Amino acid sequence: MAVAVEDVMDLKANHSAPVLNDPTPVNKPRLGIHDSLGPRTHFSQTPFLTIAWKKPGGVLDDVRSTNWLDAMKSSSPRNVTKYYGTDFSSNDADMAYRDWMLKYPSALTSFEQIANNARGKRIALFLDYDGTLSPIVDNPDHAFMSNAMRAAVRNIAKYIPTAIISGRSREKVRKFVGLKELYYAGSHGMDIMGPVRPPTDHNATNEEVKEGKLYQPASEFLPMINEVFVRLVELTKNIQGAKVENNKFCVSVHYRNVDEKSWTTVAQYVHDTLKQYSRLRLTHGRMVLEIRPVLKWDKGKAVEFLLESLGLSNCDDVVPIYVGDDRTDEDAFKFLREGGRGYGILVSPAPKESNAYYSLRDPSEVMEFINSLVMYKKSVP
Ligand SMILES: O=P(O)(O)OC[C@H]1O[C@H](O[C@H]2O[C@H](CO)[C@@H](O)[C@H](O)[C@H]2O)[C@H](O)[C@@H](O)[C@@H]1O
Repeated sequence: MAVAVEDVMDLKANHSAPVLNDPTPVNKPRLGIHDSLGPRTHFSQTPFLTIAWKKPGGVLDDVRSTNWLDAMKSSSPRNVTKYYGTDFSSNDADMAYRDWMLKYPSALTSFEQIANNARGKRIALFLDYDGTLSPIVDNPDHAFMSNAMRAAVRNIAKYIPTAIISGRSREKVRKFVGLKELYYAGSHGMDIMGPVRPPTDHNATNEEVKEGKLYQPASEFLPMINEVFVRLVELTKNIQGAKVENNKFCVSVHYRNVDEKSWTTVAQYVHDTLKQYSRLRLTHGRMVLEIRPVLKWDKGKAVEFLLESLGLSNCDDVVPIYVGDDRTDEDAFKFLREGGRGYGILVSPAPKESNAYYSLRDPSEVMEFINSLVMYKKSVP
């Protein structure tokens, strides 16, 4: 039986020669989230099958001579046998997942451990949107989160600072989530609305007191991104199923609904466009090619910025938790892992290399985790 698996980026190991990939080494812990307290203490004797994030090649003249197409093909397979091989059964997949969970335990079964490590400390929660709060769907405009999920997020935000960090434009993700009480970072962290400033702060503008402080490190790229958006809409208009999304400081070119035979054409258009803009670069998401500024700014930096704005950085009594499913979330996981700052939780139904500490299978488990946090916060003074 075929097993549905979303967002498997690239199979580093194959069935006959599985490898165990250990991500970035852990630096000296800073906030008492010592590795020995974390989940990565026991490893299986059996190496599990894991998946590496594919690194696309440099910009060459033709997409066929890069590994763009490989990355595109493996960015969101729907069928595990297609990637592991036809002799790979759902039982094998279950075993591989269970084995993988020894390294990335479920944040639900490890909840007590997380809560114990957070006891007496302040928690800050960072949530990705697509694939984390909302299920992945074919039409990006229909990626709605459930009312139950919204209620869970609303509840937790009553107790702890909660931020949404998304690849979408800030306005769009805020509309999807529909909760005023959260902090929002759009465009993979390049568009942040931080906390409101107190009216007593004489340096704050009226807007900062009412709406919050805006931080847009890529603002100079706005005209360029708009130009690229218009160009790509025009180029792809005859490719059935292609969709170009303007995410303000980045452009997403979706190929989820494009016939695989036309993927080369989509990739070639993006590739040719990028060649005209040396200050823009490509990243791969789930069945999406994303164009963004060449800027040292990512979701990890956004978390750092928000912690700082909230007065929660460099505090030994703060435990940031970041929940995300995509490759762009790895920057945030890495930031938290470095120096033992906090916990990354990867949402994935399949084994994947990650800088996260824990895992959750899908958005329904994310909701369960958030609700557990609410219960925990209600139970502690
Ligand atoms: O950082 P995120 O909040 O996870 O946003 C990443 C991208 O998510 C959206 O695309 C993905 O989800 C769509 C809806 O489920 C799906 O159709 C698409 O294939 C996925 O790539 C969003 O549309 C992108 O703009 C975001 O960058």
